[in-house]
Amino acid sequence: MTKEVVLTVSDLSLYYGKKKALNNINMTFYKNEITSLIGPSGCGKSTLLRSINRMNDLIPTVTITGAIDYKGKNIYSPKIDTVDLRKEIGMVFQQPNPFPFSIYENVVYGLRLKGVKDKALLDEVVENSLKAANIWDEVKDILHTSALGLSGGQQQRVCIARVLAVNPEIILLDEATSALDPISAGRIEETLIELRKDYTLIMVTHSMQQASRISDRTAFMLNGDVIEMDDTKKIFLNPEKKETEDYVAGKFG
Ligand SMILES: Nc1ncnc2c1ncn2[C@@H]1O[C@H](COP(=O)(O)OP(=O)(O)OP(=O)(O)O)[C@@H](O)[C@H]1O
Repeated sequence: MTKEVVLTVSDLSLYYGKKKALNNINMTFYKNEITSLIGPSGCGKSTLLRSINRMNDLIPTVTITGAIDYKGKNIYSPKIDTVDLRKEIGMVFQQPNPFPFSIYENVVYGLRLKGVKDKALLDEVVENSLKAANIWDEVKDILHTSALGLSGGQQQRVCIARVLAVNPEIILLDEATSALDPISAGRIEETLIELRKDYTLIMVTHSMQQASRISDRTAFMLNGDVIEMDDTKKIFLNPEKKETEDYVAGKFG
């Protein structure tokens, strides 16, 4: 079965001022897969992830060259509307960041911004998104209470539901479980495996166990380079490059 390409990164380089943080990156991401980005601190994982929905544009000193093709268009083309792009390529952060509103209003936030007022439609999106994020049963009776009253793991699943509510194609996760206890992190991992059926996920993780447990493909990064990207099993059991082998064996990083 041939896999469907969803995103292609071509010759992507990124500078913070004069400092080069990404060095001529070339990568392919496939639909309905989970891809992990691993590598030592400072190697450029988050920078690469943020480049995929143009979050780095918000930093004035950043210069980017190269292209990221998504649905036949370079997302760095001047014609691209970054607000629309970030709905299609949503992001979940390390610290759960619910807004200080009710659970319901957190989930419908993006739809309200778009001017959607139909209560039946909003109710349906809230239920479907919270179900897909694996938290509906826990919150269905408290939808109109503050999301800030939930545990960290529950808040993170509400944040995932908020991303799902605007119907994304790709979900970026930047160490989305690292601030959580192991049980909460495990529930998020189960959620991500379920979400893979309908979405493409790209995640930065410091946990090699997590990358090997849930990702289909893994990219190992070092000093702004992608050293090797392949099936997760290959990266962990039989990598091509010495640097990858040393890193996954825990010899550095
Ligand atoms: N806003 C910024 N301004 C200047 N330099 C930055 C900025 N963000 C990141 N950098 C630098 O770019 C390089 C890559 O950082 P990045 O955060 O992408 O790495 P990372 O692999 O995600 O690290 P970590 O695992 O520690 O989160 C580092 O040298 C970092 O200091």
